[in-house]
Amino acid sequence: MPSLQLLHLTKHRHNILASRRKTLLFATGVVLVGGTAAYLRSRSSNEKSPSFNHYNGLDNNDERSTNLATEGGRIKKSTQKSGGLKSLHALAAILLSKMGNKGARDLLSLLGIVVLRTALSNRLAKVQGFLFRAAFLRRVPLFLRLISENLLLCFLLSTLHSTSKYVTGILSIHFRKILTRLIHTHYFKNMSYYKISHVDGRVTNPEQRIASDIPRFCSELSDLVQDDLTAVVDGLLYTWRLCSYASPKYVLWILGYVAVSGTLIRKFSPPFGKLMSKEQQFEGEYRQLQSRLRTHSESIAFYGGERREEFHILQKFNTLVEHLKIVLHEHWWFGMIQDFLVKYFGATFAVILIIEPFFSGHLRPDSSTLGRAEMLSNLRYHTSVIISLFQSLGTLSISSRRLNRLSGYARRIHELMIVSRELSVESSQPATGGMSCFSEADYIEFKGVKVVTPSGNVLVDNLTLKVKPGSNLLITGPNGSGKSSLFRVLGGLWPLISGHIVKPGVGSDLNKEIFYVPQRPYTAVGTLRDQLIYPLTAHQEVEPLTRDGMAELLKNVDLEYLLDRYPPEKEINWGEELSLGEQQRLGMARLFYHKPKFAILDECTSAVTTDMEERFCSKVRDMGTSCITISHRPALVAFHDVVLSLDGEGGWSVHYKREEIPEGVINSTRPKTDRQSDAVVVQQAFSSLEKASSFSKSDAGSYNPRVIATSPPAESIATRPIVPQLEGIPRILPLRIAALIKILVSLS
Ligand SMILES: Nc1ncnc2c1ncn2[C@@H]1O[C@H](COP(=O)(O)OP(=O)(O)OP(=O)(O)O)[C@@H](O)[C@H]1O
Repeated sequence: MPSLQLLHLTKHRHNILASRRKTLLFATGVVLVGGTAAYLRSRSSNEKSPSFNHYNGLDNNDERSTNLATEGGRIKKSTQKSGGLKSLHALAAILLSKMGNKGARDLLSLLGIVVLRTALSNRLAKVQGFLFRAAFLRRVPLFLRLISENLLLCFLLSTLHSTSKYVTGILSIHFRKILTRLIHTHYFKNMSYYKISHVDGRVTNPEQRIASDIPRFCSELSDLVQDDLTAVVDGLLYTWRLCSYASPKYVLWILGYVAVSGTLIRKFSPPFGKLMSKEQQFEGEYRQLQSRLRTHSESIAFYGGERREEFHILQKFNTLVEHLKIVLHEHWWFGMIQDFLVKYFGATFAVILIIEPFFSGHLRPDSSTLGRAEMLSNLRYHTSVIISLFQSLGTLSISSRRLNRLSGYARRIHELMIVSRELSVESSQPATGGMSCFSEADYIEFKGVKVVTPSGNVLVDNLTLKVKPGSNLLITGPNGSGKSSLFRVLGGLWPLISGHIVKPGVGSDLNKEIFYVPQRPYTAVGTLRDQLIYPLTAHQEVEPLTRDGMAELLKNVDLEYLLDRYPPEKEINWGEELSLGEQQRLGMARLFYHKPKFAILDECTSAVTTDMEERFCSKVRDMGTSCITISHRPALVAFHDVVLSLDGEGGWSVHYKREEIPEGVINSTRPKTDRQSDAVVVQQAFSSLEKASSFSKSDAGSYNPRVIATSPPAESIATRPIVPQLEGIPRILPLRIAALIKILVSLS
């Protein structure tokens, strides 16, 4: 009966085993089919996915050109990979050359820690082998001594592990400092930060690249350096150990296995670098929309535009999420192959290599107790050596995948570096070549200057005009006619396509001689004093601005009350606390602090009262500063000697006030367009209602010089009481009212 039961049980176990094997086979089949399907799907989605095709900037061009050929996909992949690797190579060279003593010390410390850690790990493996032997032989004192050594080694290893992480972190920060400073050097030079986003267009989200890509790149790079250093040191030590106590054939087997699996992994590896680069781009775009919402939250709230904004932000978020899903999917199927080859199949292979010398090699034990105990000890140590060697060679073999991922960041960072370096180089030649485009004098002069937008529209053509110190220029023209753009070219923000510009302070900061007060007021975060001395910092001031000095400056623009309202040393977000008009006044007060030779007032008084505007113009003149004013307000004609009118299509005309009026210079002979008609309306608004007896030759110009000639001298306006409208100015006021009515009629 017992034998029958045994038979029955054996049969039962066979059945169970057979059914388990079937289940296992079935599960393997499902996983294989599922994995293959996932792989094929991911390949086809890579080819079809629209999100893969809206790379902008440099990548777009690459893609468009390479997609043409049937072999395009392969060529593209290799071009992108090599492009990313080139960038990685360039960044690594920069880091190495700029690492200095500190970086070299960190690297050497890391190497020292890694060597020590490997030596201690090796010792720990041996001690654990001895522990097995002592336990098998029941040698308690030896066992206790080995346990103590084991504990000590574990403590040292954990300390070293933590220290190596710390040094890696320090190295990462050091790399970050190098790259950030290098980019900043070019980014803040020659207004590259402006040109990148407003003129050039090759690089999107520079802030994302500086604030997010660089730290990630540095952190992953220093981790890679640490891991690969460890792998190399482990690999060398364990190869030597294995060769010394066993045979080199085990090393060759492991190398062979790792080489084959590494090649397979590389073959299947998705373009992780490209995916990473794109992920960062989408992250940047999404973050930019969020910060845009915060910046314009008040306007959006007034419009009630939150649905529209939410929709827009969600659209970007969904694009990002879709991309993240693709990335996750790629990681999933690839992880499956990689884990199988590196971990599980590798472990099975390792087990064969671990056991083999104990069956057939010279580690085969004899049958004595001591022999068995030795075998246990050797087995433990040999296992550790084989596993460590597998791990280290495995780590080295997947380095290419990590490098591939790193190259995604490297490509974005390097691109920004190249573009900002290019833009930071100050060109002394016009874009079309020819003579030097800027020269220095104590006046401003445009000679045959052409103003062209970054998208290629000609706004002003062949402008020739001189503004002497002491004279004041008013610039008029319809919206978008290029008034501000003229000063973008003067300030070097936009390139000078052709012509020559003479200005004071060439090669120095624009604001020293020519101070620009923009239409959109800018308030830096800081104290009230910081606002007044901007862009200087406290330690750049020649003479520190006192409280009385501040009061005087603020009095010029009726803002003295700010001194009572805000403690002098308190940092305020002025952009959020002050009204638009107050911010504009604060910007105007800065001008009185800097006392430049020329002040460019770009509709900087559009949000302040007319009275304030006129007092401001008068005070600036009294200070000895020449005003170049961009304005739509005809009342300001009184403060200027020359008026430049632009039509936005290249045409322009100049009118002088008190000198003998020369023939107007008009360079446009084209038929009148809607935009030029618009320009005429604006010019007429600045002139009287009478038909212009302009000196202009052009049909675009119709300025009435008599209006300028008969406008009251600025001094008389400056001395007027605070409510100038109530003060009768017999001739000019009706003209002004008429001009204003005309503007309103033309705008309605
Ligand atoms: N970064 C840019 N890229 C392309 N076009 C631009 C850029 N900046 C400005 N422009 C275009 O240049 C033209 C002139 O702009 P500008 O700011 O000089 O006008 P403006 O005469 O000062 O107008 P407004 O009276 O409204 O202030 C506009 O049509 C504008 O769209």
